[in-house]
Amino acid sequence: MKNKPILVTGGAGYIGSHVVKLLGERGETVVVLDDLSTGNADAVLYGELVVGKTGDMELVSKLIADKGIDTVLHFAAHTIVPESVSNPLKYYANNTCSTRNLLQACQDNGVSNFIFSSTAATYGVPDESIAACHEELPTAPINAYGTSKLMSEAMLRDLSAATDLKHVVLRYFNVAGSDPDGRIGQSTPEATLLIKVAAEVALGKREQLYVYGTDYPTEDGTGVRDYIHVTDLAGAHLAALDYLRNGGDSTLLNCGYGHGFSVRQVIDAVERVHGSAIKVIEQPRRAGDPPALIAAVDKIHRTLDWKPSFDDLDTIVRTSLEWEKTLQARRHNSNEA
Ligand SMILES: NC(=O)c1ccc[n+]([C@@H]2O[C@H](COP(=O)([O-])OP(=O)(O)OC[C@H]3O[C@@H](n4cnc5c(N)ncnc54)[C@H](O)[C@@H]3O)[C@@H](O)[C@H]2O)c1
Ligand SMILES: O=c1ccn([C@@H]2O[C@H](COP(=O)(O)OP(=O)(O)O[C@H]3O[C@H](CO)[C@H](O)[C@H](O)[C@H]3O)[C@@H](O)[C@H]2O)c(=O)[nH]1
Repeated sequence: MKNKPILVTGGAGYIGSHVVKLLGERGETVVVLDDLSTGNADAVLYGELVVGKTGDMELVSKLIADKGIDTVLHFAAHTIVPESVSNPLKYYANNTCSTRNLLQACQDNGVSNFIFSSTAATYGVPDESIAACHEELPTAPINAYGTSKLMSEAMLRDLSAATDLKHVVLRYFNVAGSDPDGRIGQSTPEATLLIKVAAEVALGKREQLYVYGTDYPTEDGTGVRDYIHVTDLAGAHLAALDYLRNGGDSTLLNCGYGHGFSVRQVIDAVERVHGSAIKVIEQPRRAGDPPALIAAVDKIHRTLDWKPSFDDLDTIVRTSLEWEKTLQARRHNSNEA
């Protein structure tokens, strides 16, 4: 029997578009709901794109009912941490209140499965003695972005306890890289994430890379993160979908590789893969950055049938650089036209 259609909110964005691609390649029927605030229509390689907002309960209810949707993958959100500090209500409105409306529409229309994009930012700044963040660690977000996501986790937990809805919360660590076929990638215009910024510096879109902090208690003094390739992360969503369809209980899982790289190691990889040095300027620490953030991954491996294929820093960096070249060529062509 054919599976019912899947609603993917935020499917025109960076991570959502990679998940839509894998779902489409597997023959799933996909409906993307995206307001295109940061996403791009041409990143939606499969399925139907509906332009609209997750907070629009009437639209979402009608969509779920008309299409016979029984599974929702919820990526739509604002994602820029510093902006969430300066404009917190924007984050609570879009990430928390809109998610509440989306969940109401799911409840009203008997949606069975829900997969939610959460973040390691829910852990805040873990104690330095903690080598890897387990899912049971107390949560302590230090910015409105992390809190807005944690509040959505709580709504989902409570709704699943009260109804037949089953969910998987995926707490992503640092997502990077792009589709190895080169068709989609991260297009955020004012990116702040390390590997994206480093790739832009390598290709001359920016002058230099600032290294935020060289006095951390890490091996080389710079911050350490668990970078996961976006295609592996996308694969974890398909595994979570299969888990729920096979009757799995609601659960919460870290998504990472379980080991990390420092800022200096990332810079070395960019220079190695690109073949030339990039200009680097050392800066003081950035407020709110933990020294190291590594995922404990035993639970995801125990729970899902998921095997990463791109657990290699040079591969992550290479696909990021290739995508940056594609964006550069597209900019060049549109300037010429
Ligand atoms: N990129 C990361 O490193 C990272 C890490 C942890 C968690 N996440 C989470 O993953 C999800 C996807 O992030 P991303 O990096 O792909 O960001 P993105 O900005 O590329 O994608 C978000 C998408 O959601 C859409 N959108 C935003 N608000 C909407 C709304 N109210 N209704 C409909 N569409 C809306 C945007 O247009 C965009 O296409 C987010 O929930 C984010 O919090 C991302
Ligand atoms: O230009 C830069 C950008 C980053 N960094 C450093 O690189 C590391 C990674 O920083 P990112 O900005 O790439 O990512 P964060 O770890 O700050 O945060 C990201 O990952 C988190 C989970 O770990 C959340 O999901 C959050 O949404 C997402 O922005 C940090 O040590 C940071 O100080 C620099 O030195 N220079």
